Amino acid sequence: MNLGTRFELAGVGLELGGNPVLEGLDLVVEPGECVALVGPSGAGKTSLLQILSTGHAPTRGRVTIDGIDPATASAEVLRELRSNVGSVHQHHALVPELRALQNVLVGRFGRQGTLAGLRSLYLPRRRELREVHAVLDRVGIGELLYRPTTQLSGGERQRVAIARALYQAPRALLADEPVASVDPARARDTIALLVELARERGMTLLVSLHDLRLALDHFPRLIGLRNGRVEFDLATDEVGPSRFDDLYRLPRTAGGT
Ligand SMILES: Nc1ncnc2c1ncn2[C@@H]1O[C@H](COP(=O)(O)OP(=O)(O)OP(=O)(O)O)[C@@H](O)[C@H]1O
Repeated sequence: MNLGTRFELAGVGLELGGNPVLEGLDLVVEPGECVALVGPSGAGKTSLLQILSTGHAPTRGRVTIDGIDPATASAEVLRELRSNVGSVHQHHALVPELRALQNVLVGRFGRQGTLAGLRSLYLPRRRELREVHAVLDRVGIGELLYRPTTQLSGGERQRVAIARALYQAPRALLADEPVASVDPARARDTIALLVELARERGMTLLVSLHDLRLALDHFPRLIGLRNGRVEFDLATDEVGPSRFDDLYRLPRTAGGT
């Protein structure tokens, strides 16, 4: 059974601080799809992911998540929508004062409410411990359950961040440059893990990436963004090298050719 989320954007534009950031986006991502977002710095990849996670509301057009427009959803429906969309960030966004276990438990705060969340953080039930251990084990670091976050390597922190998103039991996973700060072998491993987890659980996966090789090797669909617009949206085997040359070409400077 497919449990993934469906995202649809129709004529979406976004302005931030008076600057146009995204323009005229028409996109559909079907449940369970794995998509890489590529494009030069400032293209709008983070902003698009923030629209999909309801962090930004579009200035123009309409976004729907599983058919629901977050702009008109009740607080309760919005909370449910947000619980269904997990995020993994480049800088992990872990709480350094907490152990790996507790950082993973934070993943369910959105579903639990504050009081129940705090109770689980300081007095986790045996079932919760088992579940956290299982997700940490799934991402390859089950033995680090009680390790303080400050004593984890960058790669281990990133795995805790992925485990936290999994513990949330989301239907979609959004990852914004999740491998920008790890070495090439770990980057490849982590992207392979994210795609494997998405397929295993039927989650929709969107990952923004600067490494084109990783995008080509692991994702069946690539969306290329430039200057806030979609330059291409293609199956990976239809993306030739010239597409990337166009996507990443530097703007002409005054007096340049
Ligand atoms: N809060 C903000 N206020 C004004 N402009 C912003 C804000 N956040 C982002 N921008 C602008 O929006 C544009 C898109 O930024 P965004 O971070 O989405 O790009 P990106 O493709 O993720 O870039 P990178 O690969 O460098 O992370 C940039 O020109 C950026 O300067």
